[in-house]
Amino acid sequence: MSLPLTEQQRKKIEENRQKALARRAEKLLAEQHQSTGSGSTIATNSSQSKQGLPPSLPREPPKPASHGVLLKQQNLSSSSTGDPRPPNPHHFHLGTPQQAKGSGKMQDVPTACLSHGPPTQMTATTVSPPLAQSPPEVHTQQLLCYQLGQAHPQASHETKSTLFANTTHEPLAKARGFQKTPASSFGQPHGDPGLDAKAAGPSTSGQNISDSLCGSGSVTPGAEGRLPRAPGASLHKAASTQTGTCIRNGERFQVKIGYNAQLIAVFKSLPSRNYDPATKTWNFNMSDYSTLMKEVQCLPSVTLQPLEGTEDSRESPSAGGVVQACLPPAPSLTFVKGRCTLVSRARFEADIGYSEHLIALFKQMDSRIYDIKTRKWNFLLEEHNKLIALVRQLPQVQLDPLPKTLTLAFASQLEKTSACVPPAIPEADLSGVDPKLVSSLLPFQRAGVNFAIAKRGRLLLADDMGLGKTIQAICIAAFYQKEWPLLVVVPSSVRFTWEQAFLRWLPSLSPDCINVVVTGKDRLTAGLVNIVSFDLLSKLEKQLKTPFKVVIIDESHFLKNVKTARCRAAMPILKVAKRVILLSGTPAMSRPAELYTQIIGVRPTFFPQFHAFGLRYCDAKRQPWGWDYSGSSNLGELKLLLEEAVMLRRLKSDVLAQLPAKQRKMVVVAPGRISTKARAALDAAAKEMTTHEKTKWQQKEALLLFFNRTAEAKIPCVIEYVLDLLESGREKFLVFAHHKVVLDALTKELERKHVQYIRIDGSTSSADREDLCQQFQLFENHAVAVLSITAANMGLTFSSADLVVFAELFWNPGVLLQAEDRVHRIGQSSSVSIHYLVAKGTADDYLWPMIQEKIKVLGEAGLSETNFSEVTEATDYFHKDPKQQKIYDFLQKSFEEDGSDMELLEAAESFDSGSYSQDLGGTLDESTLTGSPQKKRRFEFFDNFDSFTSPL
Ligand SMILES: Nc1ncnc2c1ncn2[C@@H]1O[C@H](COP(=O)(O)OP(=O)(O)OP(=O)(O)O)[C@@H](O)[C@H]1O
Repeated sequence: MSLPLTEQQRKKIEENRQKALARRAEKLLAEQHQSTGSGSTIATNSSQSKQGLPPSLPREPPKPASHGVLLKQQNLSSSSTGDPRPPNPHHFHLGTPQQAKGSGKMQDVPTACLSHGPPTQMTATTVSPPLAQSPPEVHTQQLLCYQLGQAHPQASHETKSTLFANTTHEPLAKARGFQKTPASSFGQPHGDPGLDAKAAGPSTSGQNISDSLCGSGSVTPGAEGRLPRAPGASLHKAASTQTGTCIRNGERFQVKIGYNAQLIAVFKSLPSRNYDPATKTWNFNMSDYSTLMKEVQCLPSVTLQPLEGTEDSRESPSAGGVVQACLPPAPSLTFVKGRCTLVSRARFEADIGYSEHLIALFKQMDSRIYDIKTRKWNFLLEEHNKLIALVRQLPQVQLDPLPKTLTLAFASQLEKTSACVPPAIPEADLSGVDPKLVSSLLPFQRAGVNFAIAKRGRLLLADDMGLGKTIQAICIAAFYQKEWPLLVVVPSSVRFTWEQAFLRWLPSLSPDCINVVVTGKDRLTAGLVNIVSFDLLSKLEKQLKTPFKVVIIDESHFLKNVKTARCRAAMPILKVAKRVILLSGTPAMSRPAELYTQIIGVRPTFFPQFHAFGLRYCDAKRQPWGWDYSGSSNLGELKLLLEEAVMLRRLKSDVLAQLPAKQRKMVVVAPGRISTKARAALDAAAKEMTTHEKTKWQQKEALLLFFNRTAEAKIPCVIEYVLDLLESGREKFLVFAHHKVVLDALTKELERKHVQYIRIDGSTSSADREDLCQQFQLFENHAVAVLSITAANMGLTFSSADLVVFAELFWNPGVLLQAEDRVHRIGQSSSVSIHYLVAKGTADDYLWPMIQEKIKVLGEAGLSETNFSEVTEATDYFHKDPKQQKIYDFLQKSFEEDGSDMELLEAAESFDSGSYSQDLGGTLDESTLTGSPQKKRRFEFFDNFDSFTSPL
């Protein structure tokens, strides 16, 4: 690879080349003068003009005849020698009315220079350069032509004007069209007396020749004298140079100028040169800028307007100043564009390309920091407004300020930035709230309540699942109890759990005050606390005459899609409510766009248009079909905004020390879902159990039937709950059930929904159990493990999950605890959540208190670390009417009398489930209650007797 030329060598070469060109030009000129008269030239030009040669640009300057002749001939010569470039460059201005008009102006150019001067002056005699840049390689003959064709002042002006009028370089065809643009389009006053006076200067032969050359009987009246010239400007220099502009584009700059061979030679000598065939312009790295400007100073035929704002633009009258003075002011163009983004609570960053002036301005900021990694400058928020105001004075820089939403959210930081992150939140006065509730709050929950009250009761509480969002929400709502009635919108599967939570945490609240909306016929405002599902809300919202002032939305990400009926129903309610408490452990499951409705639910004034939000945070992209908002951008800033003004989120890992190892929760599943037939069957089974005439054995059969009917009745609620969990973004969890019919229904539904799951029940071989367990542990896409309580309660590790759902209860709490420990074991770093689904009006009514009781005993004996009754809602969840008490007593006696579960399970063995109806919620088949032959088909009933009695 050859070494690049030194600057001196390049200069020398260029000088020699210029000298040679000048000599040849002089020679040609002399020959022309000798051989051709001006009259013939005129004729030639006129005729060519009429023959459709490219017309000239507007306000084309006059050309001395001799040079016009010369150029014309050179052009023809170029064309005939196969010049690949369009033959127009020197034809633009030939024979056009405007040339004729402007002809008088050339008198300013010294005659001597025009015809016989040194190269510099010779160039002044010629034509406007082409607008399109020529390809890099140029023939020598062409070089001469172009050399001669440079630097007419008006030509320069045309070039300049065209460039500004068209930010992308216009090709010839456009330039032709452009010539029709009236001179006034550049903002030049018509008939400027000063200009006219200048134009009326001493006449020269050049003028005459030019007049006749341009032939103009078709002069546009009033166009004369429009050539803009600053009084006192050196017309000599202006007349002899070709002017171009440098345009900054990030780290590079582009040169817009007509063709000039010398300049191209300079361009080619710059290491960072790049020729863009699309725009037909050259561009360079900023590192070559000063070299180029220096080189251009040495080219008498070229003037380059320096980049706006650079030193040369102010200090170099010889280079740009003169021509600039002659030209109309350039329209303000934005060459460097960027925006401010927030990088912390205290600082913002200027995300923008390079600009010397901007950097000079940045350096004036007291709080400036240059981040070497990101190569960006950042500043304290209190300097934001000052910086923006200063940047606005730089015409070639556009730095967008932080969006209004951010300046509102961080208003105090913009005024006076505080390094304190975040500011201390005052302790709320909770003296008006039930002491039981207040005293139960864990420290981080108390902090959550303080945060909410500091935000005037409008927030998105996005704590990780199981951290007790319910207790916090109830406490926040209770703080504003004077503004009740309260509306609580929840997934339908947890309506009754919420009712229980209110009863548990606000004992002062009468149960009658709680209205759980169950059907579309119910009233939405019947209670002081009104609990409604999302779906029913959309049916009942029209009932609302007076808006709710306090609203809780559980699982608020259910509102993520603005087009859904639930969202359309909820959003207007949130807009008018005074307090809005949104709860979600997973506010956005896949993309920031999902957060939008929740953000404006809390702060309706934030990002009034989704599009603005989408552009900033969703990497919005225009597609043929519309805008795509599925991406993400500026997430750091979005997080800061949310944390400042909208959301509070703590992860389990943040507060692990405050959490029990297991968080148990009783979920009261919708009893409304149990069909009338199923209820009748359950009642019949319950009755059967307590009929004294029955033998003990028959009673136990009735008991098993009761459990079975319970299982069937719960199926729809269980499925609904599991699907809600999936919709809420729970990624991995276990569902334990006992009856085959429940396990089957669950897996069938998961298949229907294309949810990946594993299933382990009594029919799963030992080898398969291990495999399936490993699959669940290792593969992310296995979302649910459907497990039989008795087949999978031991010997397996599912520590990749931290949530266990018991779809059914089992009378032996020891089995339940073992099942819980499938996730709560070595390898589990999180606190685990256990949800027990309990259905009112079923065997659960008896099983649940019985389990609580038993665990309490185990706890007292040091055999269980937790006491169910202390950690779950509805500690008194138990129907105490005498009939139910009888059933409870019977159950307890059955289990305790027997001393172990074995006898009961034997009873199950003896139960003939062959005739058992698989029709969910169907009527009880009385035949199942009688004459049951022993030891038949036990697996139909209890999924997995073997593993329970003989654990692996
Ligand atoms: N301070 C507390 N004292 C006693 N029990 C608590 C406390 N906080 C939470 N719990 C219990 O922890 C369990 C989980 O609480 P909760 O259901 O409110 O969590 P969550 O954050 O809403 O979880 P998810 O997002 O899964 O719904 C419940 O049984 C609840 O009663």
